[in-house]
Amino acid sequence: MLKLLKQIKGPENLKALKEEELIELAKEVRQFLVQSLAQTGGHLASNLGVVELTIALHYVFNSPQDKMIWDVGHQAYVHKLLTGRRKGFQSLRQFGGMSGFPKTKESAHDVFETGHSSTSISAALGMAVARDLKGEDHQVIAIIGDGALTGGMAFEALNNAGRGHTHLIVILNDNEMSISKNVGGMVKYLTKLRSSRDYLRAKEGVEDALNQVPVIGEHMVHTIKRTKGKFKSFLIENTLFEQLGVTYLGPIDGHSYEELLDILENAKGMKGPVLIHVKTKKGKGYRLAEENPSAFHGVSSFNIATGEISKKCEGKSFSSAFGEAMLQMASEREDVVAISAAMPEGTGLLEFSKAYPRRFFDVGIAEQHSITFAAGLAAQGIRPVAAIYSSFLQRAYDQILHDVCLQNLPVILGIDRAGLVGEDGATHQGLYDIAYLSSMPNMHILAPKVPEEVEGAIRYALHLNAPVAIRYPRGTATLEVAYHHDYKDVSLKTLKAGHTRAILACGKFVGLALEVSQLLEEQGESLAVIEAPCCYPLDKEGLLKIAQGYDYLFTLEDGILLGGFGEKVFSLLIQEGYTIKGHQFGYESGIVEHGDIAHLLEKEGLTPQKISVQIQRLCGKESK
Ligand SMILES: Cc1ncc(C[n+]2csc(CCOP(=O)(O)OP(=O)(O)O)c2C)c(N)n1
Ligand SMILES: CC(=O)[C@@H](O)[C@H](O)COP(=O)(O)O
Ligand SMILES: [Mg+2]
Repeated sequence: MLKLLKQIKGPENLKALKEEELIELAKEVRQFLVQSLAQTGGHLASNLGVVELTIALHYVFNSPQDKMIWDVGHQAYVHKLLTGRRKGFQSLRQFGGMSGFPKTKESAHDVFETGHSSTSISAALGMAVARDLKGEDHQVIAIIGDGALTGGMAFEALNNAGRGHTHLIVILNDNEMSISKNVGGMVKYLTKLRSSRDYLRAKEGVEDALNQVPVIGEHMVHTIKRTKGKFKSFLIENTLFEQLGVTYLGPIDGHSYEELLDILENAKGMKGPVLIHVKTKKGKGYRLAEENPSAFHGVSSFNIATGEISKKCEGKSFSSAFGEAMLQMASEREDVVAISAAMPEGTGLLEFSKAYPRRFFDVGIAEQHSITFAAGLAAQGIRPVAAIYSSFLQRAYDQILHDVCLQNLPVILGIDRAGLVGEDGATHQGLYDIAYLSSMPNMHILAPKVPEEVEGAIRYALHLNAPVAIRYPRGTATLEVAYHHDYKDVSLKTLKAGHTRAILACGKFVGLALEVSQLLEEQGESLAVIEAPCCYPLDKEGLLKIAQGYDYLFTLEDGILLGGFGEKVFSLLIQEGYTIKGHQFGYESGIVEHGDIAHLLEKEGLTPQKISVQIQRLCGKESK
C-alpha cells in the first residue's frame, strides 16, 4: 500500500527512484488523493490531472533552489505530497491544518503564495530577473492552466517576458477546462495548436538536427531527434507565443514521462523565456472526475464509489436565489444580461446561461474586463449584472471606479462569497468589498440577509439606475419570515425593540445580531436590533434617530473593520456632531486563514456568546 509514496519525504527521495518506478508512483499518488480528499474535500480534479507533470518537475528540477510557482495554486497538492507534507492531508483546509494553496510559511518549497488566478508568470519573471540581478543560478518555473491563461495579467507578463532575455520556464497545463469548459478565442487557438501539424518547424538548439532529418512531407509531423538525447517534442514556430518573443515547445502528452522528462531537461538549457504546452486530462485516473471534471473541481467529502457529496447545503443558497432571480428578471425585461468571470456554476448562473445564451457572457477569468465590458453595455442602455466572488472582484478595483462609478453607469454587481468563505482561506475570504466599494462615488451597496431577499435587492438595484453592488455570502441563511423585507425601500429597519443599547447590522450578520440580542434577553438585558439593508450610502435620517434614541450603538458586519460599515456609521455620526458610545464588530485583522466558518468566527470573537460578553463589558456590566 503506497509503497513508493511512503518513502517520499522530499524531492531527494523521488530523485532516487528509477524512471520505471515513476508510473507506479503516479498510481499511488492518485489513489492517495482520491482516498484522502473523499474524507476532507478539496480540489480533486485539477490535481489528478497534474500527477505525472508534478512528478516530472520534481524529478528534473531541484526545488527549493529551483522555484516553482503554481498559478491559482489549487493544483499544488501533488507538489505538497512530494515535498514532505503527506501527513498534512489529514487536516487539509481545516482550521489550524494544511492550506489548500501554496503557503510560504508551510514549506520552503512554496516560494510564492497564490489563490487568485493568472499571477504566476509575472511572479516568475520577477524572480528570474531578481536571480539574474543577484548573479544567482537556478531555474524559475511557472505552472499555469489554460483557464488561468484567460486572465489578462498572464498576457501582460508574457508580453513583458518576451521582450527580454531572462530565462524562465512557463508550463502551460492545457486540459481544456477552467472550472467549467474553458472559453474564448485563446482556447480555440490552443485547440488549433494541439491539433495543428502545419506549423511544425525546429528551432534553437535542434535546428541543426532538423537539417539532418529527411523532410517526410510538408504537412507531416516532424520527429526531431536531438544529438545528445531523445528530444521528440514538436517545436512549432510562428505561434502567438513565439511572436511575443517566447519560445514555444510542444504540445506534449502531459501523462507521458518520456515526453515530459525529455522536454523539461531540454528546456533547462535553453535561453530566454520558454513556454511548454502540456496536454493533460482533468480528473485523470478517477472515472467520475474524468467524466465530470466540473463536479470534482472543488468538492467536500464524497463517496468514492458513487461520487455522491456527503455534506449538502441545507436550504436554498444565496447563489441559487440569485440565479433564480436573474431568470425571473430576464423573463420580465429584455435589457437584462448576465456576466460571469469563469464561475457560472458557483454564482448560480448555469440555468440562466442555458435559458438565455445570447444574454449570458462568460468572459473567462477576466474580472477586470468583465466590469469594463459591463460598463460598455450599460453605456448603451443594456442592464448588465456581473456576478463575481467578492475576493476575485478585488481584481477590478479601478474598472469599477474609473469605468463604472465615475460615469455613474448602472452596472449591477452580484457579489457572491461576501464575508467568510471558510476552507479556501485568506486569499478567498470576501472581507474587503464594503471597505473598498464604499469609497467609490455613486456606488450603492445592498446586503440581503436571507436568500429570499435577493430578488428584491436586484429589483431595487434595477430601479436605482446607478452602480449597485449586492453582496451576499456563501451558502445559506435562515430567519423567521417576519424579519424578511422586500427591498421596496432601504431605510434602517428596527427588527427588535430595546432600550439604551442597539446593534446595527447588515447582511447575513443580522441573524447573528438577533442571536446576541436573544442571549442578552435571556440574561434580563435588552439590545435593540436594527438592520441596514443598504450598507452604503447610509440612511442618515434613520441613523441620527438611533443616535438620539440610544446610549450605546454597536455595529456588526461580515467584513473588515478598517474602512468598513461600522466605521462609516460612526464617522457619519461624528460629522453630524453626535457622540455615542459603542463598538464595531467585524474582522479586526485583514487576514483570516482557512478553516470551517464556525471555528473562524470563534477565533475572531464573532459568536453570540463572545459578542454579548463584550457588549456587557463595554457597558460596564458583568455577564451572567
Ligand atoms: C482571479 C480569480 N478568478 C477566479 C478564480 C476561481 N478559479 C479557481 S480555479 C479556476 C479555473 C482554473 O482553470 P485552469 O487554470 O485551467 O486550472 P485547472 O483547474 O483546469 O487545472 C477558477 C475560475 C480564481 N481563483 N481567481
Ligand atoms: C480554486 C478556486 O479559487 C475555486 O475553485 C474556489 O475554491 C471555488 O470556491 P467555491 O467552492 O466557493 O465555489
Ligand atoms: Mg484547465
